[in-house]
Amino acid sequence: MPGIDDNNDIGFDISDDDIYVPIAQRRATLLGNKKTSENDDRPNSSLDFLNDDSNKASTSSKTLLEESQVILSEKKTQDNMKSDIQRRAEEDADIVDAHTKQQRKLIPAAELAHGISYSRIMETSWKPPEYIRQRSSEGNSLIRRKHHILVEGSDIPPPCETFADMKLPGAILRYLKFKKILSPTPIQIQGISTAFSGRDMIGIAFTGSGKTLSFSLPTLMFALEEESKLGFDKGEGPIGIILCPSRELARQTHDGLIQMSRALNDDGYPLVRSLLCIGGISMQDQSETLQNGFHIVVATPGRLLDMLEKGKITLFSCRYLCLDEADRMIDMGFEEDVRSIMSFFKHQRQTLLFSATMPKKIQDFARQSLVEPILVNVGRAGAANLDVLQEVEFIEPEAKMVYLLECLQKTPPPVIIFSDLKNDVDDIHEYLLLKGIEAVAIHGSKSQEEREFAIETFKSGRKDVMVASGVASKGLDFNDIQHVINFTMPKEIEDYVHQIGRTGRSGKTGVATTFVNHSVPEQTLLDLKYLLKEAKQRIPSFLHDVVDPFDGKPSGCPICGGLGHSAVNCPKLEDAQKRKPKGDEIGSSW
Ligand SMILES: Nc1ncnc2c1ncn2[C@@H]1O[C@H](COP(=O)(O)OP(=O)(O)OP(=O)(O)O)[C@@H](O)[C@H]1O
Repeated sequence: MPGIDDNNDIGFDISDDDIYVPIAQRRATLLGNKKTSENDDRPNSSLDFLNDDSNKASTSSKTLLEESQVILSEKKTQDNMKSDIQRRAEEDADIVDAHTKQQRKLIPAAELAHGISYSRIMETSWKPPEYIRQRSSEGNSLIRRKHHILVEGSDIPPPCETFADMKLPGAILRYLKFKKILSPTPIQIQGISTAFSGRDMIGIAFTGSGKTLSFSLPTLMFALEEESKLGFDKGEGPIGIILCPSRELARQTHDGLIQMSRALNDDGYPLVRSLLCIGGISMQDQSETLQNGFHIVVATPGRLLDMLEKGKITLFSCRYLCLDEADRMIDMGFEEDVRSIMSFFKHQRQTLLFSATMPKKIQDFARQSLVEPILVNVGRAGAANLDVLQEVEFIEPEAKMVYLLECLQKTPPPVIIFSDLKNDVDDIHEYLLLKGIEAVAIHGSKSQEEREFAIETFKSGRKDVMVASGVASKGLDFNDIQHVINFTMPKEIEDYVHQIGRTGRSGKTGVATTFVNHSVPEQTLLDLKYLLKEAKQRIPSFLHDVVDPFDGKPSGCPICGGLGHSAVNCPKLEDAQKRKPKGDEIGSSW
């Protein structure tokens, strides 16, 4: 049993492998033995899941009878000593285990079948400036602490606090300046140098914190380097793949890449071509890119897999894989597709994985498919963006529509209104149009053209309000949203965090108003209460009365990161069990 010797403070010479020690205690002991990072003073380490070794117990000199008596009395004492928290941790661990066993691992079948495992770190020509290379590890730690960046892993590249230190071409620096992106956000400070150094990475940061640039900029620069060395011909490529959970998110990332690539091209660099590969658009539209060869594919998993299977895209030269919103991708049932896509790789790749939470499945993936990854974590996985002022109001269902109008006065446009129900989205949209408000609506039953029209007119400022179903908005980056109104409180707190995260982006502040009433489950209210508390927001009086089984000390759900429940009653798990994996893209699942 792992670590039992170190944990035996009762004085017996206990050595039997079957001695019962609560899981929470075992985990704590194991974690205590495996601190590898510079955050060693912290109580536990998220990357410890990457180590599977167990300490072996020592041999015993007692008779079997003596041992069994010791074991029994020990077990009894331990059982009595088990606190509620330990019991809950055990339950959670069992549930997470069972949940994971039901699902297949997210590693490519071909690599599994051929026993391929990569151990080399990818080599790159990038080096930080000399003064940064000379910086002591204490100096690096100090900078990380200043930006609240937690890192784990070995030989962690130094943080770069300016874009110039990242040695980006002048054209990119000017482009970023033009976009008012003047200094890197914390995830970029550590994430970009990590990616440039060729290291596999798991990036965790709150909504709107600039994750997209952390993987798209390195992918673009790697592609540029390859193109400069050896131009890409017809039918060649891609060098890198960016996988996104939704069409809209893919389109947005693709647009960003194109803009940066044009800025480089205008400055005399070769053109880096990017292909958008999503459902609902015809590849004919991109025939020129397809014909000329392309360096980067930004795709949703279903569509890319289809293209790979038909042989329209090959991965002979592909060396970079970015998984944006990996947890969402798995939630949406794309893991099978992602695994199949990875089977098409012919070489070792560098993998950059971004996720808001770290469910077991992603931990398994990181352990099996990433090579000595570096974890870059800014804030608790699943925490809300602190730049959002969160207001929660108790509104009876019949009063919601009228109150909505009042609520719209809180800030100038643009405003997003969310509801989980498509009917609500349509009703609200209709009501706002009747009241003369320039509004658009977006949900899964709308056609691709309707969705694109809604996004385009809202983004360009021609419409003031967008009414949307939750899933429609995931990861979308609209400029300067002033106010997010949750007409219904999402059942899963993660969705709430994503929805309010549409405002308060790029360091600006925003407001989020959420309507709750008796129809919201107590558990969701408790999740909400803890989230507000964590973000130091005002907690309305009706939330004070919610029954709290954790007595103010939540341990956090290991599945979704919600603070107001454990795995036993995780709504996300419940939902996952109800749902079957989806075959195609987001359009079918909204
Ligand atoms: N360093 C920066 N300074 C200012 N603005 C930035 C910076 N980096 C990115 N941005 C802008 O911030 C916005 C949010 O960035 P991005 O979409 O990458 O966030 P995200 O972390 O991916 O959010 P989400 O998880 O919600 O998708 C974008 O408009 C982007 O242009």
